[in-house]
Amino acid sequence: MISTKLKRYYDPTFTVSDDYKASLPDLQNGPASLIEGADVPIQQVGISDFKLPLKYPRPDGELITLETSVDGYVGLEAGKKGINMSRIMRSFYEFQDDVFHPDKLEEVLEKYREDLDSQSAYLRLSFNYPISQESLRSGLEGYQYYTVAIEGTMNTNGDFRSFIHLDFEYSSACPCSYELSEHAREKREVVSIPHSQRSVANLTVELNEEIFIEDLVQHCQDALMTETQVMVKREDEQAFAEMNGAYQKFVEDAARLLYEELNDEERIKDFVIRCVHMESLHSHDAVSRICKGVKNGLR
Ligand SMILES: Nc1nc2c(ncn2[C@@H]2O[C@H](COP(=O)(O)OP(=O)(O)OP(=O)(O)O)[C@@H](O)[C@H]2O)c(=O)[nH]1
Repeated sequence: MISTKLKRYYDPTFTVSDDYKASLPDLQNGPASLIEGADVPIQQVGISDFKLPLKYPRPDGELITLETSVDGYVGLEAGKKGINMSRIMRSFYEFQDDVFHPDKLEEVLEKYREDLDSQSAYLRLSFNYPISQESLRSGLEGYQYYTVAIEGTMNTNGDFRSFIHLDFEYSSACPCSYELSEHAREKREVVSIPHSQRSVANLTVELNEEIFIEDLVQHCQDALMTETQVMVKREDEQAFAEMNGAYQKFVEDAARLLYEELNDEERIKDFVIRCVHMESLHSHDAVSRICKGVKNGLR
């Protein structure tokens, strides 16, 4: 039963005084006795997937503004009930007009540690990054969009690490299927089409120094050669078929080709690559995972 003294209406003229604000319950900063469950540290607590437009640098000096999904977390010590959750977003917004690249995350993470009185912090910015792609033979151009995330971590010692995640889509023509098809043609004059499939390499690279997304994409293109195409006329389709003939690959080959390419890149400290061939022969996928695995790096 609601007390008859309580009013059911919203007062649009009501303003909040300092005294009133001070009287508001502040549960997250309450005593440890309010903690539910084990009174232990929490490694990451914060906000996932808040969105805003952010600026990123292009290699030509231009900036591009992209819708970005942000995950921001801090560590919480034992004995503390909760974090001041809104500060994850409010502190981030202080940087909203800046240009974002992996090293920039260090500043935001420092700010998180300061504003949320926390020892460790984590940040991940996810966005779709467009790069213009030229068709193979017809001279047309179209935008290829790459799923990208830049990630930064800061541990309790204040050590900063930065990462880029990139998904690179390519076609993989099966070398075994090619040989079997040739065999059928030669021995029995039977038309036969080897299978190939849309494939994706999920890269995580830890950086020694800054690298443009364009450079990372170029490494993938140089390693795999058969990136999926945007603009395709008949002459491009034929070129793509020849390209796939020239660069056939098993999922193991894809992983090792990328390893060879990234291993020589000095700006990259460590990497993990997961290649997924979404088989057209099978109803399941063929997968490989390879990592450089330097000491204290990724595994
Ligand atoms: N810690 C915590 N807060 C939550 C959660 N879900 C919602 N919130 C709310 O997040 C709101 C904002 O938190 P604060 O940043 O502490 O807000 P504030 O105390 O007005 O802001 P400051 O002036 O920075 O102290 C609070 O009203 C919380 O109830 C949760 O799971 N954990």
